[in-house]
Amino acid sequence: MTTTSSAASSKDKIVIFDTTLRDGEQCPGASMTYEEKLEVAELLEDMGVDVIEAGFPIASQGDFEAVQEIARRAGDVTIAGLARAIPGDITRAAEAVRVAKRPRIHTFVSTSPIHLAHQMKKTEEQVLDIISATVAQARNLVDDVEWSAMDATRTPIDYLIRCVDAAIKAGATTINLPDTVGYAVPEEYAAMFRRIVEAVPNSDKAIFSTHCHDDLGLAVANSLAGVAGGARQIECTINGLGERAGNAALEEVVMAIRTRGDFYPYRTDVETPMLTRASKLVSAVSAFPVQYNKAIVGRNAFSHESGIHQDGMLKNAETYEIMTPESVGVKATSLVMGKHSGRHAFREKLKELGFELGDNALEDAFKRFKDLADRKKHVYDEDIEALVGDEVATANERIRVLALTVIAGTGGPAKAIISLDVDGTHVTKEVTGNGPVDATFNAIKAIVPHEAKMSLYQVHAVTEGTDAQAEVSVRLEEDGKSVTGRGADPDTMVASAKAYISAVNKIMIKRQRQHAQAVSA
Ligand SMILES: CC(=O)SCCNC(=O)CCNC(=O)[C@H](O)C(C)(C)COP(=O)(O)OP(=O)(O)OC[C@H]1O[C@@H](n2cnc3c(N)ncnc32)[C@H](O)[C@@H]1OP(=O)(O)O
Ligand SMILES: CC(C)C(=O)C(=O)O
Repeated sequence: MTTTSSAASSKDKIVIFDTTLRDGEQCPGASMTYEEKLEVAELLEDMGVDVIEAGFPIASQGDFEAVQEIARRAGDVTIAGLARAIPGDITRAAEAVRVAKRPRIHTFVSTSPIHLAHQMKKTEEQVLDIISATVAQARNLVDDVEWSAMDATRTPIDYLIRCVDAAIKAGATTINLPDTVGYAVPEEYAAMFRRIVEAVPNSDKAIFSTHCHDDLGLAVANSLAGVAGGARQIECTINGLGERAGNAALEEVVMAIRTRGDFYPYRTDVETPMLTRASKLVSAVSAFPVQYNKAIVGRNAFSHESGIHQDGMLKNAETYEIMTPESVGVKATSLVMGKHSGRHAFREKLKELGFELGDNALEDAFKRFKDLADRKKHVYDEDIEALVGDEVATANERIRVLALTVIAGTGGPAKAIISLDVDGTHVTKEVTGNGPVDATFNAIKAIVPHEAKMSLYQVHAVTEGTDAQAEVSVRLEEDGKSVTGRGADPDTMVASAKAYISAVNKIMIKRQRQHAQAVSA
Protein backbone atom coordinates (compact mmCIF):
# COMPACT_ATOMS: atom_id res chain seq x y z
CA MET A 1 0.00 0.00 0.00
CA THR A 2 1.10 3.56 -0.59
CA THR A 3 0.66 6.63 1.52
CA THR A 4 -1.34 9.74 0.77
CA SER A 5 -0.51 11.53 -2.48
CA SER A 6 2.89 13.21 -2.51
CA ALA A 7 0.89 16.33 -3.24
CA ALA A 8 0.44 16.74 0.49
CA SER A 9 4.11 17.22 1.08
CA SER A 10 4.36 20.86 0.11
CA LYS A 11 2.42 23.52 2.02
CA ASP A 12 1.75 25.79 -0.93
CA LYS A 13 0.51 22.98 -3.19
CA ILE A 14 -3.21 22.68 -3.80
CA VAL A 15 -4.28 19.12 -4.55
CA ILE A 16 -6.57 19.06 -7.56
CA PHE A 17 -9.16 16.32 -7.12
CA ASP A 18 -11.11 15.87 -10.33
CA THR A 19 -14.56 14.35 -10.01
CA THR A 20 -15.76 14.75 -13.60
CA LEU A 21 -16.15 10.99 -13.90
CA ARG A 22 -18.18 10.70 -10.68
CA ASP A 23 -20.02 13.89 -9.68
CA GLY A 24 -19.75 15.23 -13.24
CA GLU A 25 -21.38 12.13 -14.58
CA GLN A 26 -24.25 12.52 -12.07
CA CYS A 27 -25.41 15.48 -14.12
CA PRO A 28 -28.66 14.37 -15.79
CA GLY A 29 -27.98 13.30 -19.38
CA ALA A 30 -24.18 13.39 -19.04
CA SER A 31 -23.38 9.73 -18.59
CA MET A 32 -20.33 8.48 -20.45
CA THR A 33 -19.43 5.14 -21.96
CA TYR A 34 -16.66 2.91 -20.63
CA GLU A 35 -14.27 3.94 -23.44
CA GLU A 36 -15.09 7.62 -23.01
CA LYS A 37 -14.29 7.41 -19.29
CA LEU A 38 -10.92 5.83 -20.02
CA GLU A 39 -10.15 8.57 -22.53
CA VAL A 40 -11.08 11.34 -20.09
CA ALA A 41 -9.06 9.71 -17.28
CA GLU A 42 -6.00 9.47 -19.50
CA LEU A 43 -6.23 13.14 -20.42
CA LEU A 44 -6.74 14.16 -16.78
CA GLU A 45 -3.62 12.29 -15.76
CA ASP A 46 -1.59 13.78 -18.62
CA MET A 47 -2.85 17.20 -17.58
CA GLY A 48 -1.44 16.73 -14.08
CA VAL A 49 -4.47 16.45 -11.79
CA ASP A 50 -3.52 14.78 -8.50
CA VAL A 51 -6.62 12.68 -7.84
CA ILE A 52 -9.17 11.27 -10.26
CA GLU A 53 -12.43 10.19 -8.70
CA ALA A 54 -13.17 7.55 -11.29
CA GLY A 55 -16.68 6.58 -10.21
CA PHE A 56 -18.97 5.02 -7.62
CA PRO A 57 -18.15 1.29 -7.88
CA ILE A 58 -21.28 0.02 -6.04
CA ALA A 59 -23.54 1.96 -8.44
CA SER A 60 -23.33 -0.58 -11.28
CA GLN A 61 -21.18 -3.29 -12.79
CA GLY A 62 -20.27 -0.87 -15.58
CA ASP A 63 -19.10 1.79 -13.13
CA PHE A 64 -17.10 -0.81 -11.19
CA GLU A 65 -15.35 -2.02 -14.35
CA ALA A 66 -14.56 1.50 -15.54
CA VAL A 67 -13.08 2.46 -12.14
CA GLN A 68 -11.05 -0.75 -12.06
CA GLU A 69 -9.67 -0.27 -15.57
CA ILE A 70 -8.82 3.38 -14.91
CA ALA A 71 -7.05 2.26 -11.72
CA ARG A 72 -5.17 -0.45 -13.61
CA ARG A 73 -3.95 1.99 -16.28
CA ALA A 74 -3.11 4.87 -13.91
CA GLY A 75 0.46 5.98 -13.32
CA ASP A 76 1.26 8.27 -10.40
CA VAL A 77 -2.18 9.84 -10.18
CA THR A 78 -4.34 8.78 -7.20
CA ILE A 79 -7.51 6.91 -8.18
CA ALA A 80 -10.47 7.31 -5.86
CA GLY A 81 -13.68 5.28 -5.73
CA LEU A 82 -16.72 6.60 -3.87
CA ALA A 83 -18.53 4.57 -1.21
CA ARG A 84 -21.43 5.26 1.14
CA ALA A 85 -20.86 4.56 4.83
CA ILE A 86 -21.92 1.01 4.17
CA PRO A 87 -19.51 -1.93 4.48
CA GLY A 88 -20.53 -3.45 1.12
CA ASP A 89 -19.89 -0.14 -0.70
CA ILE A 90 -16.47 0.13 0.90
CA THR A 91 -15.37 -3.39 -0.02
CA ARG A 92 -16.57 -2.86 -3.58
CA ALA A 93 -14.70 0.46 -3.87
CA ALA A 94 -11.55 -1.20 -2.49
CA GLU A 95 -11.83 -4.02 -5.04
CA ALA A 96 -12.09 -1.48 -7.86
CA VAL A 97 -9.24 0.85 -6.87
CA ARG A 98 -6.72 -1.47 -5.25
CA VAL A 99 -4.99 -2.23 -8.58
CA ALA A 100 -3.96 1.43 -8.80
CA LYS A 101 -0.48 2.52 -7.80
CA ARG A 102 -2.17 5.06 -5.51
CA PRO A 103 -5.64 3.88 -4.51
CA ARG A 104 -8.03 5.94 -2.42
CA ILE A 105 -11.38 5.06 -0.87
CA HIS A 106 -13.65 8.07 -0.55
CA THR A 107 -16.42 7.36 1.91
CA PHE A 108 -19.12 9.76 2.97
CA VAL A 109 -22.08 10.13 5.25
CA SER A 110 -24.60 12.87 5.94
CA THR A 111 -24.10 15.07 9.00
CA SER A 112 -26.78 17.77 8.76
CA PRO A 113 -29.98 17.57 10.86
CA ILE A 114 -32.22 17.50 7.80
CA HIS A 115 -30.30 14.61 6.24
CA LEU A 116 -30.05 12.71 9.52
CA ALA A 117 -33.77 13.03 10.20
CA HIS A 118 -35.09 12.38 6.72
CA GLN A 119 -32.56 10.52 4.62
CA MET A 120 -30.49 8.52 7.08
CA LYS A 121 -33.14 8.26 9.82
CA LYS A 122 -30.32 8.09 12.38
CA THR A 123 -29.32 10.02 15.48
CA GLU A 124 -26.13 12.06 15.75
CA GLU A 125 -24.58 9.43 18.04
CA GLN A 126 -25.40 6.63 15.60
CA VAL A 127 -23.78 8.53 12.74
CA LEU A 128 -20.66 9.15 14.86
CA ASP A 129 -20.37 5.38 15.40
CA ILE A 130 -20.89 4.77 11.66
CA ILE A 131 -18.09 7.22 10.82
CA SER A 132 -15.63 5.51 13.17
CA ALA A 133 -16.51 2.02 11.92
CA THR A 134 -16.58 2.74 8.17
CA VAL A 135 -13.46 4.91 8.06
CA ALA A 136 -11.60 2.23 10.07
CA GLN A 137 -12.86 -0.44 7.66
CA ALA A 138 -11.65 1.58 4.67
CA ARG A 139 -8.32 2.28 6.32
CA ASN A 140 -7.79 -1.46 6.76
CA LEU A 141 -8.14 -1.83 3.00
CA VAL A 142 -6.08 1.13 1.72
CA ASP A 143 -3.82 3.73 3.32
CA ASP A 144 -5.40 6.69 1.61
CA VAL A 145 -8.92 7.29 2.94
CA GLU A 146 -10.99 10.37 2.34
CA TRP A 147 -14.03 11.04 4.47
CA SER A 148 -16.75 13.51 3.50
CA ALA A 149 -19.44 15.08 5.65
CA MET A 150 -22.36 15.26 3.23
CA ASP A 151 -24.21 18.57 3.66
CA ALA A 152 -21.41 19.88 5.93
CA THR A 153 -22.39 23.49 5.38
CA ARG A 154 -25.83 22.94 6.95
CA THR A 155 -24.39 21.02 9.90
CA PRO A 156 -24.09 22.63 13.36
CA ILE A 157 -20.39 23.36 13.80
CA ASP A 158 -19.99 21.64 17.18
CA TYR A 159 -21.37 18.40 15.79
CA LEU A 160 -19.23 18.73 12.65
CA ILE A 161 -16.14 19.10 14.85
CA ARG A 162 -16.99 15.82 16.59
CA CYS A 163 -17.53 14.05 13.24
CA VAL A 164 -14.23 15.27 11.79
CA ASP A 165 -12.44 14.29 15.00
CA ALA A 166 -13.93 10.79 14.79
CA ALA A 167 -12.97 10.42 11.13
CA ILE A 168 -9.35 11.47 11.71
CA LYS A 169 -9.07 9.21 14.76
CA ALA A 170 -10.35 6.30 12.64
CA GLY A 171 -7.65 6.96 10.04
CA ALA A 172 -9.02 9.42 7.45
CA THR A 173 -6.16 11.18 5.66
CA THR A 174 -8.33 13.69 3.81
CA ILE A 175 -11.34 15.45 5.30
CA ASN A 176 -13.77 16.88 2.79
CA LEU A 177 -16.38 19.42 3.91
CA PRO A 178 -18.77 19.69 0.98
CA ASP A 179 -21.24 22.42 0.27
CA THR A 180 -23.50 19.68 -1.06
CA VAL A 181 -26.45 21.90 -1.90
CA GLY A 182 -24.55 25.04 -2.93
CA TYR A 183 -25.88 26.98 0.05
CA ALA A 184 -22.72 28.52 1.53
CA VAL A 185 -21.29 31.98 0.88
CA PRO A 186 -17.53 32.50 0.72
CA GLU A 187 -16.89 34.18 4.10
CA GLU A 188 -18.98 31.56 5.87
CA TYR A 189 -17.25 28.66 4.08
CA ALA A 190 -13.78 30.02 4.91
CA ALA A 191 -14.80 30.51 8.56
CA MET A 192 -16.04 26.93 8.78
CA PHE A 193 -12.64 25.56 7.72
CA ARG A 194 -10.79 27.88 10.09
CA ARG A 195 -12.95 26.81 13.00
CA ILE A 196 -12.67 23.08 12.27
CA VAL A 197 -8.90 23.18 11.72
CA GLU A 198 -8.50 25.08 14.96
CA ALA A 199 -10.92 23.00 17.06
CA VAL A 200 -10.13 19.44 15.96
CA PRO A 201 -7.14 18.20 17.98
CA ASN A 202 -5.61 16.07 15.19
CA SER A 203 -6.46 18.35 12.29
CA ASP A 204 -2.81 18.43 11.19
CA LYS A 205 -3.05 14.69 10.43
CA ALA A 206 -5.33 15.29 7.45
CA ILE A 207 -5.60 17.45 4.40
CA PHE A 208 -8.80 19.49 4.30
CA SER A 209 -10.78 19.60 1.10
CA THR A 210 -13.48 21.69 -0.54
CA HIS A 211 -16.30 20.30 -2.69
CA CYS A 212 -18.65 23.03 -3.84
CA HIS A 213 -21.82 23.03 -5.86
CA ASP A 214 -22.92 25.95 -7.98
CA ASP A 215 -26.59 26.39 -7.06
CA LEU A 216 -25.97 30.07 -6.25
CA GLY A 217 -23.15 30.46 -8.77
CA LEU A 218 -20.61 30.53 -5.91
CA ALA A 219 -18.82 27.21 -6.34
CA VAL A 220 -15.49 28.63 -7.49
CA ALA A 221 -15.57 31.55 -5.04
CA ASN A 222 -16.39 29.17 -2.20
CA SER A 223 -13.60 26.77 -3.19
CA LEU A 224 -11.07 29.60 -3.10
CA ALA A 225 -12.49 30.80 0.21
CA GLY A 226 -12.09 27.26 1.56
CA VAL A 227 -8.41 27.42 0.62
CA ALA A 228 -8.11 30.74 2.44
CA GLY A 229 -9.65 28.98 5.45
CA GLY A 230 -7.07 26.19 5.41
CA ALA A 231 -8.18 23.66 2.77
CA ARG A 232 -5.44 22.29 0.54
CA GLN A 233 -7.49 20.10 -1.79
CA ILE A 234 -10.14 21.35 -4.20
CA GLU A 235 -12.69 18.97 -5.70
CA CYS A 236 -13.83 20.14 -9.07
CA THR A 237 -14.89 19.05 -12.55
CA ILE A 238 -14.05 19.99 -16.12
CA ASN A 239 -16.53 22.58 -17.42
CA GLY A 240 -18.11 22.60 -13.95
CA LEU A 241 -20.15 19.55 -14.93
CA GLY A 242 -22.05 18.01 -12.03
CA GLU A 243 -25.21 17.45 -10.06
CA ARG A 244 -27.87 20.16 -10.65
CA ALA A 245 -26.09 23.48 -11.39
CA GLY A 246 -22.76 21.66 -11.32
CA ASN A 247 -19.52 21.73 -9.37
CA ALA A 248 -16.65 24.18 -9.14
CA ALA A 249 -15.06 24.28 -12.60
CA LEU A 250 -11.52 22.90 -12.57
CA GLU A 251 -10.29 25.29 -15.24
CA GLU A 252 -11.59 28.27 -13.27
CA VAL A 253 -10.07 27.37 -9.89
CA VAL A 254 -6.75 26.44 -11.48
CA MET A 255 -6.53 29.65 -13.52
CA ALA A 256 -7.69 31.81 -10.60
CA ILE A 257 -4.86 30.40 -8.48
CA ARG A 258 -2.38 30.85 -11.30
CA THR A 259 -3.49 34.31 -12.33
CA ARG A 260 -3.94 35.70 -8.82
CA GLY A 261 -0.80 34.26 -7.28
CA ASP A 262 -0.39 37.64 -5.59
CA PHE A 263 -3.54 36.91 -3.59
CA TYR A 264 -3.42 33.10 -3.43
CA PRO A 265 0.21 32.12 -2.79
CA TYR A 266 -0.39 28.53 -3.90
CA ARG A 267 0.24 26.38 -6.92
CA THR A 268 -1.30 23.42 -8.69
CA ASP A 269 0.48 20.95 -10.95
CA VAL A 270 -2.08 21.25 -13.73
CA GLU A 271 -0.64 21.82 -17.21
CA THR A 272 -2.93 24.72 -18.01
CA PRO A 273 -2.36 24.70 -21.80
CA MET A 274 -4.29 21.43 -21.80
CA LEU A 275 -7.42 22.97 -20.29
CA THR A 276 -9.12 23.80 -23.56
CA ARG A 277 -8.53 20.29 -24.90
CA ALA A 278 -9.93 18.78 -21.72
CA SER A 279 -12.96 21.04 -21.92
CA LYS A 280 -13.64 20.04 -25.53
CA LEU A 281 -13.27 16.35 -24.78
CA VAL A 282 -15.62 16.45 -21.79
CA SER A 283 -18.11 18.55 -23.70
CA ALA A 284 -18.05 16.04 -26.56
CA VAL A 285 -18.37 12.88 -24.49
CA SER A 286 -20.99 14.29 -22.13
CA ALA A 287 -22.86 15.98 -25.00
CA PHE A 288 -22.96 19.14 -22.85
CA PRO A 289 -22.10 22.25 -24.88
CA VAL A 290 -19.92 24.87 -23.20
CA GLN A 291 -21.67 28.22 -23.01
CA TYR A 292 -19.99 30.83 -25.24
CA ASN A 293 -19.24 33.21 -22.40
CA LYS A 294 -17.95 30.55 -19.99
CA ALA A 295 -14.81 31.66 -18.14
CA ILE A 296 -11.50 30.26 -19.44
CA VAL A 297 -12.83 27.76 -21.99
CA GLY A 298 -15.87 29.49 -23.52
CA ARG A 299 -15.60 30.37 -27.19
CA ASN A 300 -15.69 34.09 -26.33
CA ALA A 301 -13.18 33.94 -23.45
CA PHE A 302 -10.43 35.36 -25.68
CA SER A 303 -12.55 37.13 -28.32
CA HIS A 304 -13.10 40.85 -28.54
CA GLU A 305 -15.67 42.62 -30.69
CA SER A 306 -15.96 46.13 -29.38
CA GLY A 307 -13.84 48.78 -31.07
CA ILE A 308 -12.36 50.25 -27.89
CA HIS A 309 -11.26 46.83 -26.63
CA GLN A 310 -9.92 45.82 -30.05
CA ASP A 311 -7.95 49.06 -30.26
CA GLY A 312 -6.47 48.37 -26.79
CA MET A 313 -5.67 44.77 -27.71
CA LEU A 314 -3.84 45.87 -30.86
CA LYS A 315 -1.77 48.30 -28.78
CA ASN A 316 -1.07 45.94 -25.86
CA ALA A 317 -2.93 42.70 -25.08
CA GLU A 318 -2.71 43.30 -21.34
CA THR A 319 -5.15 46.19 -21.69
CA TYR A 320 -8.03 43.73 -21.90
CA GLU A 321 -6.67 40.25 -21.17
CA ILE A 322 -5.56 39.01 -17.76
CA MET A 323 -4.33 35.65 -19.07
CA THR A 324 -2.77 34.77 -22.39
CA PRO A 325 -4.85 32.53 -24.65
CA GLU A 326 -1.82 30.23 -24.99
CA SER A 327 -1.79 29.67 -21.21
CA VAL A 328 -5.09 27.77 -21.51
CA GLY A 329 -4.42 26.18 -24.87
CA VAL A 330 -6.14 28.67 -27.17
CA LYS A 331 -3.99 29.52 -30.21
CA ALA A 332 -4.61 33.23 -30.31
CA THR A 333 -6.89 36.02 -29.28
CA SER A 334 -9.54 36.67 -31.89
CA LEU A 335 -10.78 40.06 -32.88
CA VAL A 336 -14.32 39.41 -34.02
CA MET A 337 -15.60 41.90 -36.58
CA GLY A 338 -19.06 43.18 -35.83
CA LYS A 339 -21.14 46.28 -35.45
CA HIS A 340 -19.18 47.34 -32.35
CA SER A 341 -15.80 47.22 -34.11
CA GLY A 342 -13.80 50.33 -34.94
CA ARG A 343 -11.41 51.46 -37.68
CA HIS A 344 -8.22 50.19 -36.02
CA ALA A 345 -9.47 46.62 -35.97
CA PHE A 346 -11.03 46.92 -39.44
CA ARG A 347 -7.74 48.09 -40.94
CA GLU A 348 -5.91 45.24 -39.17
CA LYS A 349 -8.42 42.69 -40.43
CA LEU A 350 -8.03 43.97 -44.01
CA LYS A 351 -4.26 43.65 -43.70
CA GLU A 352 -4.66 40.10 -42.45
CA LEU A 353 -6.87 39.36 -45.48
CA GLY A 354 -4.30 40.87 -47.85
CA PHE A 355 -6.02 44.18 -48.68
CA GLU A 356 -4.12 47.46 -48.50
CA LEU A 357 -6.59 50.31 -49.08
CA GLY A 358 -5.86 54.01 -49.15
CA ASP A 359 -7.49 56.22 -46.51
CA ASN A 360 -10.52 57.16 -48.63
CA ALA A 361 -11.19 53.65 -49.86
CA LEU A 362 -10.77 52.39 -46.31
CA GLU A 363 -13.25 54.93 -44.99
CA ASP A 364 -15.72 53.93 -47.70
CA ALA A 365 -15.26 50.23 -47.01
CA PHE A 366 -15.61 50.85 -43.27
CA LYS A 367 -18.97 52.56 -43.80
CA ARG A 368 -20.17 49.65 -45.89
CA PHE A 369 -18.90 47.24 -43.29
CA LYS A 370 -20.83 49.01 -40.51
CA ASP A 371 -23.92 48.98 -42.66
CA LEU A 372 -23.51 45.26 -43.29
CA ALA A 373 -22.84 44.58 -39.59
CA ASP A 374 -26.07 46.36 -38.70
CA ARG A 375 -28.01 44.04 -40.96
CA LYS A 376 -26.14 40.82 -40.33
CA LYS A 377 -25.62 38.90 -37.10
CA HIS A 378 -22.17 37.50 -37.85
CA VAL A 379 -19.68 39.21 -40.12
CA TYR A 380 -17.16 36.62 -41.28
CA ASP A 381 -13.83 37.13 -43.02
CA GLU A 382 -15.49 36.00 -46.25
CA ASP A 383 -18.07 38.77 -45.85
CA ILE A 384 -15.34 41.36 -45.52
CA GLU A 385 -13.48 39.93 -48.50
CA ALA A 386 -16.66 40.06 -50.55
CA LEU A 387 -17.43 43.56 -49.34
CA VAL A 388 -13.96 44.96 -50.01
CA GLY A 389 -13.65 43.04 -53.27
CA ASP A 390 -16.91 44.67 -54.27
CA GLU A 391 -15.60 48.05 -53.11
CA VAL A 392 -12.39 47.78 -55.12
CA ALA A 393 -14.29 46.52 -58.16
CA THR A 394 -16.82 49.35 -58.09
CA ALA A 395 -14.29 52.17 -57.60
CA ASN A 396 -14.28 53.23 -61.30
CA GLU A 397 -17.80 52.29 -62.30
CA ARG A 398 -20.07 54.58 -64.29
CA ILE A 399 -23.30 52.93 -63.17
CA ARG A 400 -24.28 52.29 -59.55
CA VAL A 401 -27.39 50.90 -57.89
CA LEU A 402 -29.15 53.52 -55.77
CA ALA A 403 -32.29 51.64 -54.78
CA LEU A 404 -34.12 48.47 -55.64
CA THR A 405 -37.56 47.17 -54.73
CA VAL A 406 -38.74 43.83 -56.01
CA ILE A 407 -42.26 42.50 -55.68
CA ALA A 408 -42.60 38.80 -56.36
CA GLY A 409 -44.80 35.91 -55.34
CA THR A 410 -47.65 33.74 -56.54
CA GLY A 411 -49.90 36.55 -57.74
CA GLY A 412 -48.52 37.29 -61.25
CA PRO A 413 -45.35 38.54 -62.92
CA ALA A 414 -42.64 39.92 -60.66
CA LYS A 415 -42.03 43.64 -60.67
CA ALA A 416 -38.74 45.49 -60.12
CA ILE A 417 -38.42 49.22 -59.43
CA ILE A 418 -34.79 50.20 -59.75
CA SER A 419 -32.98 53.53 -59.47
CA LEU A 420 -29.51 53.79 -60.97
CA ASP A 421 -26.89 56.47 -61.02
CA VAL A 422 -25.62 56.60 -64.61
CA ASP A 423 -22.70 59.00 -65.02
CA GLY A 424 -24.14 61.17 -62.25
CA THR A 425 -27.75 61.13 -63.47
CA HIS A 426 -30.40 59.35 -61.43
CA VAL A 427 -32.82 57.24 -63.48
CA THR A 428 -35.71 55.08 -62.19
CA LYS A 429 -37.64 52.37 -64.08
CA GLU A 430 -40.40 49.97 -63.16
CA VAL A 431 -40.37 46.75 -65.22
CA THR A 432 -41.92 43.30 -64.94
CA GLY A 433 -40.32 39.92 -65.58
CA ASN A 434 -40.60 36.22 -65.27
CA GLY A 435 -39.56 36.09 -61.59
CA PRO A 436 -37.66 38.59 -59.44
CA VAL A 437 -34.23 38.17 -61.07
CA ASP A 438 -35.62 38.50 -64.59
CA ALA A 439 -37.60 41.61 -63.56
CA THR A 440 -34.48 43.17 -61.97
CA PHE A 441 -32.29 42.49 -65.00
CA ASN A 442 -35.01 43.73 -67.42
CA ALA A 443 -35.24 46.98 -65.43
CA ILE A 444 -31.46 47.48 -65.65
CA LYS A 445 -31.56 46.75 -69.37
CA ALA A 446 -34.35 49.28 -69.79
CA ILE A 447 -32.07 51.97 -68.32
CA VAL A 448 -28.82 50.77 -69.93
CA PRO A 449 -29.80 49.10 -73.24
CA HIS A 450 -27.24 46.63 -74.63
CA GLU A 451 -27.10 43.50 -76.81
CA ALA A 452 -24.85 41.40 -74.58
CA LYS A 453 -26.09 37.87 -73.89
CA MET A 454 -26.00 36.47 -70.38
CA SER A 455 -24.11 33.14 -70.31
CA LEU A 456 -23.91 32.63 -66.52
CA TYR A 457 -25.91 33.58 -63.48
CA GLN A 458 -24.67 32.00 -60.28
CA VAL A 459 -25.49 32.60 -56.63
CA HIS A 460 -23.75 31.26 -53.58
CA ALA A 461 -23.98 32.00 -49.88
CA VAL A 462 -20.72 33.49 -48.61
CA THR A 463 -21.23 31.95 -45.15
CA GLU A 464 -23.77 29.78 -43.42
CA GLY A 465 -27.15 30.86 -42.03
CA THR A 466 -30.21 32.50 -43.55
CA ASP A 467 -28.70 35.95 -42.96
CA ALA A 468 -25.57 35.05 -44.97
CA GLN A 469 -24.40 37.38 -47.72
CA ALA A 470 -25.20 36.24 -51.22
CA GLU A 471 -22.36 36.46 -53.69
CA VAL A 472 -23.62 36.60 -57.28
CA SER A 473 -21.65 36.19 -60.51
CA VAL A 474 -23.05 37.29 -63.88
CA ARG A 475 -21.24 36.65 -67.18
CA LEU A 476 -22.18 38.72 -70.24
CA GLU A 477 -20.94 38.09 -73.77
CA GLU A 478 -20.67 40.68 -76.51
CA ASP A 479 -18.78 40.51 -79.81
CA GLY A 480 -17.23 37.17 -78.83
CA LYS A 481 -15.78 38.60 -75.65
CA SER A 482 -17.03 37.85 -72.14
CA VAL A 483 -16.95 39.81 -68.92
CA THR A 484 -17.89 38.66 -65.43
CA GLY A 485 -19.41 40.92 -62.81
CA ARG A 486 -19.72 40.12 -59.12
CA GLY A 487 -21.86 41.55 -56.37
CA ALA A 488 -22.34 40.71 -52.70
CA ASP A 489 -25.15 41.66 -50.35
CA PRO A 490 -27.31 39.98 -47.70
CA ASP A 491 -30.22 40.59 -50.12
CA THR A 492 -29.89 38.22 -53.07
CA MET A 493 -31.75 40.58 -55.46
CA VAL A 494 -29.50 43.51 -54.57
CA ALA A 495 -26.42 41.27 -54.99
CA SER A 496 -27.81 40.17 -58.38
CA ALA A 497 -28.37 43.75 -59.51
CA LYS A 498 -24.86 44.71 -58.39
CA ALA A 499 -23.33 41.77 -60.25
CA TYR A 500 -25.25 42.53 -63.44
CA ILE A 501 -24.31 46.20 -63.29
CA SER A 502 -20.69 45.35 -62.58
CA ALA A 503 -20.67 43.25 -65.78
CA VAL A 504 -22.36 46.06 -67.73
CA ASN A 505 -19.76 48.51 -66.41
CA LYS A 506 -16.99 46.24 -67.64
CA ILE A 507 -18.60 46.09 -71.09
CA MET A 508 -18.75 49.89 -71.16
CA ILE A 509 -15.08 50.13 -70.15
CA LYS A 510 -14.19 47.65 -72.92
CA ARG A 511 -16.17 49.66 -75.46
CA GLN A 512 -14.44 52.88 -74.36
CA ARG A 513 -11.04 51.21 -74.61
CA GLN A 514 -11.84 49.85 -78.09
CA HIS A 515 -13.13 53.26 -79.16
CA ALA A 516 -9.97 54.97 -77.87
CA GLN A 517 -7.79 52.39 -79.68
CA ALA A 518 -9.75 52.92 -82.95
CA VAL A 519 -9.39 56.71 -82.70
CA SER A 520 -5.68 56.56 -82.00
CA ALA A 521 -5.18 54.10 -84.91
C1 LIG B 1 -23.96 14.27 -2.76
C2 LIG B 1 -23.69 13.15 -3.66
O1 LIG B 1 -23.32 13.40 -4.78
S1 LIG B 1 -23.83 11.58 -3.06
C3 LIG B 1 -23.59 10.55 -4.43
C4 LIG B 1 -24.81 10.48 -5.24
N1 LIG B 1 -24.62 9.61 -6.36
C5 LIG B 1 -25.44 8.61 -6.63
O2 LIG B 1 -26.41 8.36 -5.93
C6 LIG B 1 -25.18 7.87 -7.91
C7 LIG B 1 -25.11 6.35 -7.73
N2 LIG B 1 -26.18 5.85 -6.93
C8 LIG B 1 -26.76 4.63 -7.17
O3 LIG B 1 -26.47 3.93 -8.14
C9 LIG B 1 -27.74 4.15 -6.19
O4 LIG B 1 -28.32 5.23 -5.51
C10 LIG B 1 -27.06 3.19 -5.15
C11 LIG B 1 -26.58 1.95 -5.88
C12 LIG B 1 -25.86 3.88 -4.50
C13 LIG B 1 -28.03 2.83 -4.06
O5 LIG B 1 -29.19 2.34 -4.66
P1 LIG B 1 -30.39 1.77 -3.76
O6 LIG B 1 -29.84 0.75 -2.86
O7 LIG B 1 -31.45 1.35 -4.68
O8 LIG B 1 -30.84 2.99 -2.81
P2 LIG B 1 -31.44 4.40 -3.18
O9 LIG B 1 -30.52 5.10 -4.10
O10 LIG B 1 -32.84 4.30 -3.62
O11 LIG B 1 -31.43 5.11 -1.76
C14 LIG B 1 -30.24 5.47 -1.14
C15 LIG B 1 -30.05 4.69 0.14
O12 LIG B 1 -28.72 4.96 0.59
C16 LIG B 1 -28.76 5.61 1.87
N3 LIG B 1 -27.65 6.50 1.93
C17 LIG B 1 -27.48 7.64 1.24
N4 LIG B 1 -26.28 8.13 1.49
C18 LIG B 1 -25.70 7.31 2.36
C19 LIG B 1 -24.45 7.31 2.97
N5 LIG B 1 -23.56 8.24 2.71
N6 LIG B 1 -24.13 6.30 3.80
C20 LIG B 1 -25.03 5.32 4.05
N7 LIG B 1 -26.24 5.27 3.49
C21 LIG B 1 -26.56 6.27 2.65
C22 LIG B 1 -30.12 6.26 1.90
O13 LIG B 1 -30.51 6.56 3.21
C23 LIG B 1 -30.95 5.18 1.26
O14 LIG B 1 -31.08 4.14 2.20
P3 LIG B 1 -32.46 3.35 2.49
O15 LIG B 1 -32.67 2.50 1.29
O16 LIG B 1 -32.16 2.56 3.71
O17 LIG B 1 -33.50 4.37 2.71
C1 LIG C 1 -20.15 12.66 -1.94
C2 LIG C 1 -19.98 14.09 -1.65
C3 LIG C 1 -18.53 14.47 -1.62
C4 LIG C 1 -20.68 14.95 -2.61
O1 LIG C 1 -20.64 14.73 -3.79
C5 LIG C 1 -21.36 16.14 -2.10
O2 LIG C 1 -21.53 16.27 -0.89
O3 LIG C 1 -21.78 16.95 -2.92
